[in-house]
Amino acid sequence: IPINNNTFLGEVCLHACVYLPSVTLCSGIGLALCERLLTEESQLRLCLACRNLQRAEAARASLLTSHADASVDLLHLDVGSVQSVLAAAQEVKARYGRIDFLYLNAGIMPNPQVNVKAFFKGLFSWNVINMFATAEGLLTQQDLVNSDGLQEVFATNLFGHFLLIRELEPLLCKTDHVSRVVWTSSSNARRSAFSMEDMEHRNGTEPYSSSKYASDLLSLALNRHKNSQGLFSSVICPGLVMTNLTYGILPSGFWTLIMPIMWLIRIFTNTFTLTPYNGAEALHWLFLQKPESLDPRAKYHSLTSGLGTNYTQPRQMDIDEGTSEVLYSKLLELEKVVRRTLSESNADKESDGQ
Ligand SMILES: NC(=O)C1=CN([C@@H]2O[C@H](COP(=O)(O)OP(=O)(O)OC[C@H]3O[C@@H](n4cnc5c(N)ncnc54)[C@H](OP(=O)(O)O)[C@@H]3O)[C@@H](O)[C@H]2O)C=CC1
Ligand SMILES: CC(C)CCC[C@@H](C)[C@H]1CC[C@H]2C3=C(CC[C@]12C)[C@@]1(C)CCC(=O)C[C@@H]1CC3
Repeated sequence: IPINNNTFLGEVCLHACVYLPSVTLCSGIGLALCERLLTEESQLRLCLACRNLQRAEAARASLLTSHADASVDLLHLDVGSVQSVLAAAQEVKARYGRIDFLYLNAGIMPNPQVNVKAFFKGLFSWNVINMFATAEGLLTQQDLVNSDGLQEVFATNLFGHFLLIRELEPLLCKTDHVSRVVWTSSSNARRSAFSMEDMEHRNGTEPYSSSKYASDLLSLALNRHKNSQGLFSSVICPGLVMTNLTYGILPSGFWTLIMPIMWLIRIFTNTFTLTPYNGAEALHWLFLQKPESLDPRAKYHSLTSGLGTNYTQPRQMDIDEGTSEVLYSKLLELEKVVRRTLSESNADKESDGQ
């Protein structure tokens, strides 16, 4: 499907709601991206990979309302579960011959707590704009261990996506075809929240920031290892967007009440994109770019000016090759461990059943 002179697209799969053929889009930024992509090119083949098929059906129905002829497939995927990722990848390999775009959108921030004292302190400091843009020092979360024995935030925001890419390599790494993966990172990603000795963030209180910083590192490593095989990775930040994720931080009624203040803050920080449509700006922009023209060290930010104009701006990430390489090796090691554990537990189940 020729999109413009530079872009040629066949299939798009969204994870937790627009992948190509990867990742998550039942609501929020993912669903807004699907809408925008179909408006751009109605002939795309989208695959929405979602953990909740009822919500996925609703997302599909809403897309078909505005784009009646669109081709929208659904795939069950819980990116936080190793078994589900492996099964979903098998299904993708059976269904599709190639993947053009894999949007890695799924993300969680469980049990967020706002540090009210730090907020008021920051409000009267020179750092106030940075505080609103990055939430530095404002947010903590309580994480749990999942059924694979992994920290839930790490498993969902990073490792599940990594495993999916690994499983889909036959479709993503084709020498005669360029494929793209796009990570939805955050301005909240911070080097100081991440520790290589504790990459799952078992011991800290900022697993979200840690997982997003790890995705920035991993994208750099993927480019180094996979560009020669036709796979290109990019990172975006959608800005602060009103979605289920932010409604988990403060109640939606409160956000509605302070909306005029948020619009006012937007005059000082263009990172308050606020709507899923605006937040999807950089994801949509990347869709139209040639991968060779992109900077592997840049995070592409969706920004909205005080007057409501959307644009995308690259900003250098605080990452280095050495650290990204170490993380990549550690993820490959962990992959071996989880695969071994899973096959042992499947063998146990089989022998119990006999
Ligand atoms: N909102 C914001 O201000 C910002 C958001 N982001 C990032 O943007 C991305 C999208 O978030 P946003 O749209 O805001 O929030 P939403 O909560 O609306 O969307 C998150 C999506 O991820 C899906 N998801 C979560 N866990 C899993 C899982 N285990 N398996 C499959 N899908 C899963 C959710 O599915 P379900 O519908 O089933 O819950 C949902 O569709 C996230 O990665 C988030 O970290 C980054 C910066 C700012
Ligand atoms: C009166 C209000 C303007 C007070 C709002 C204060 C905070 C709740 C918010 C200020 C900066 C926000 C922010 C996020 C969440 C809400 C804030 C902390 C994110 C962490 C949400 C998820 C991300 O990935 C990045 C966001 C950065 C900014």
